[in-house]
Amino acid sequence: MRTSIATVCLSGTLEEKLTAIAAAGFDGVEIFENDLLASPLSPERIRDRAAELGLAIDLFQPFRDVEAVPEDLLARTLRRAEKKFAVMERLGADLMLVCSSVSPAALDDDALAAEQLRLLAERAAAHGIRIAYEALAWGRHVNTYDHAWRIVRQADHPALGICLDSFHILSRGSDPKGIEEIPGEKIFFLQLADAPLMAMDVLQWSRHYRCFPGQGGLDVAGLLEHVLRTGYEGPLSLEVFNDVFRQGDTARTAVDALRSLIALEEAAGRTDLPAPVVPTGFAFAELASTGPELPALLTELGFARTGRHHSKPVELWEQGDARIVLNSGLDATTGHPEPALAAIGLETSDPAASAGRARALLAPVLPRHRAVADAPLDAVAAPDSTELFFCRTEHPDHPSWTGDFTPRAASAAPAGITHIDHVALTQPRHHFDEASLFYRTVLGLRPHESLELADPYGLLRSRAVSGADGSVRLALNVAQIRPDSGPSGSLRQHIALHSRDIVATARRLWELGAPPLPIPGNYYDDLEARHELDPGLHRTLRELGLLYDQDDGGSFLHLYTATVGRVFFEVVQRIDGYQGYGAANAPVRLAAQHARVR
Ligand SMILES: O=C(O)c1ccc(O)c(O)c1
Ligand SMILES: [Mg+2]
Repeated sequence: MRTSIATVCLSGTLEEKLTAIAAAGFDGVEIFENDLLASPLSPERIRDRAAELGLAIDLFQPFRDVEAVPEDLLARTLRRAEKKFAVMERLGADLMLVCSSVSPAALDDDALAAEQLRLLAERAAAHGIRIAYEALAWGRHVNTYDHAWRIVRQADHPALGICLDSFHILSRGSDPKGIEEIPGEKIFFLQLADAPLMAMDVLQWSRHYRCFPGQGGLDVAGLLEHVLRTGYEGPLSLEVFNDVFRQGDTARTAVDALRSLIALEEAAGRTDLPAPVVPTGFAFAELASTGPELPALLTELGFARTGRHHSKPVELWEQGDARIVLNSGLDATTGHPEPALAAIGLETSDPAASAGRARALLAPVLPRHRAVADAPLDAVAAPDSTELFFCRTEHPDHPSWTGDFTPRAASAAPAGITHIDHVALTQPRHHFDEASLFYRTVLGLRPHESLELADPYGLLRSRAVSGADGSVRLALNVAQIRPDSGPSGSLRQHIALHSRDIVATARRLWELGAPPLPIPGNYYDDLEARHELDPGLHRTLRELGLLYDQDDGGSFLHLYTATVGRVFFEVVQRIDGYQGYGAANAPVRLAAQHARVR
């Protein structure tokens, strides 16, 4: 289907917005009037620029406070409309959005509303323009789509139709099934927006928190299916008012926006994308590493240096199925000034298909051979710019990245680590919504609840995404904390390693003189109040500095190492199918990490 986007969704000048919208690959735009008013370009220049970029101007909006005014105000409204029709002719736009009146002057009179909209449509038609009438969720008298449709039907003019906006319909809890009663040709335009579920005034919710479909909690895909059943053939257009996107990188937001529409079309059965190939595990985590700290930390954690890359300054460290790649050649080329997570290898059954899906969803595909290994690896850049490699480790049907490492005799005393449990990535402030959409659509991972965790100097927002069986789990974090609150405070990333016996792992760390992050005694007093733990277990937790959590089925023990550069390790033990990440303990852990660097 044709794709379109309202200029209000993006940051920047009108010129910057049009350029980004075209570059992302949209077919058209809705010109938001404010963007036009603030632009130094004449309507003719804007029309030419859009044409040069291959963009149709699908709609001009909004025209406000039209219907059901007392007779003496009608002449002024029509005069105002004529001025805007003239601008639209210069722009080459032939569809005007009229949103339902919020004016105290508007009367609660459907027959009058229909009569005046009919008059407006007649005037518009004389200019070859059509009117799409939209019910704002906070309209004074008209605030539901079915009410707007009754008025449009009553007005009965070929140049008057309805504009459906998923936010206005779903935010009020209207049943979208009724859309199917509207003939498709009377739906002149469809605007799509999602929003996180929040209990707040609907106007504030709409103006500040809308997001692209799939990023919030509204069933936009379900609504689209009802619309498509009417035979609607117009564009799918995004209209999002969002405080974060207003400040974001224009080109990047435009790509994020189009990705949301591609995924929405897929959900509605309107496109054939390559199916997601859900990763089945972590092949490796690659850290940019200079200096002795990370090798020392890995040794303490029981890892063995098992391989050396045959041509690059890269080492493979292993324990059980956990593989860590230390790359000391990255700082010069990619500008990692300190130890940081550079890449994640994801195990998939078909790396080429994973990459094909990623490409179809506009993920930035990285050139091959930038990999740690020389084996051909397909890779894409995640929203936080971590490189994601699609791997098939040591299967006869595919070259394995491990083949590029020369094995070394390993001599380490393992500490019970079995595999990488999860990896926590730091999202740039403005890319949190983009990140969860990216992982859901590109990799087929399921987003979990979005959490806000208290940090002594701010707030950590965190959202996990995981495969259905939990074999791949990523925590997407944004730290909104005071920048001077410690080194890399807002940029920390971590790798969580699963231990089959975390008590033994913790004792070993103590014996090696590398004890876990110190946890205050107050935490253990509270733990005793919250849970009826076995006294022996409680004593052990306190003694070793282990954190504890429970969910419906199971329990969770975890500990944290020191931070090196931007990176630290967590060791976790999941017992009886515990599914979470110990979020209840995050505030204590974050405070302890600040205390440790002071
Ligand atoms: O917030 C508004 O005023 C507004 C304007 C035009 C729209 O299409 C809309 O959905 C909301
Ligand atoms: Mg709208």
